[in-house]
Amino acid sequence: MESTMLYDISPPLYAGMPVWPGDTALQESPAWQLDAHCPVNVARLTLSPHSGAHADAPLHYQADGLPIGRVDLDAYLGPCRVVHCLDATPLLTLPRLQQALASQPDPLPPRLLIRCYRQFPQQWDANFCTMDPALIHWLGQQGVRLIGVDTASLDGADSKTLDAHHAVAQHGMAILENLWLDETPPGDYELIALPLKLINLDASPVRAVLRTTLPR
Ligand SMILES: Nc1ccccc1C(=O)C[C@H](N)C(=O)O
Ligand SMILES: [Zn+2]
Ligand SMILES: [Zn+2]
Repeated sequence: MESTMLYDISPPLYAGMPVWPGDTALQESPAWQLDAHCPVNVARLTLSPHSGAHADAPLHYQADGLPIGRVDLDAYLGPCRVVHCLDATPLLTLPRLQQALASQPDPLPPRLLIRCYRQFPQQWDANFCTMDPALIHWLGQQGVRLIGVDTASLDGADSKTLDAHHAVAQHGMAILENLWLDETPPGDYELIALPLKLINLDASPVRAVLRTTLPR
């Protein structure tokens, strides 16, 4: 009988949490309040779809791209590898990623999560590590179908060309951003990180978790 261990790789969502400059700050307010006349508490939530751990839709970086509610779900569920590439800011290059992967067995699973932060930031960090498009192209050629990062974006905060996102689009890969990987060792897991069926939007929050099977 095998037991499984669950890693929650989703940062907390709360009013006042850091968000991308100029984007919608997360707001919580009571829509209904439990009292003598109302049997329940029901909140009202306003947030950017890029809040916390989230999946980008192709629509986010392609005018004719699919919205998140219409993408195939199989990229967001299944065998996955976590790799640590710490202190690589401002750019994670392909040789640095390959060096980090060298200690892990072939073949590369179809999903790769990259940890860049030693500690996930508690405030907005404009200088997060970005992904070299050459790395995205190599992963696409290896058959990787999803790339996840613990940073706010694959491209820099001031990028106007979104070269890493467009490299992802060329390979039809899926994207997860703002993952919380501080306590996740490098290795192979099962990823579960399904986007909501937001039929028209450019991204969706996900509750991202990793599951590993431990021999009893
Ligand atoms: N909230 C935003 C508002 C405007 C521009 C970018 C963002 C982002 O969050 C970056 C996004 N996560 C990305 O996919 O690169
Ligand atoms: Zn995003
Ligand atoms: Zn993105």
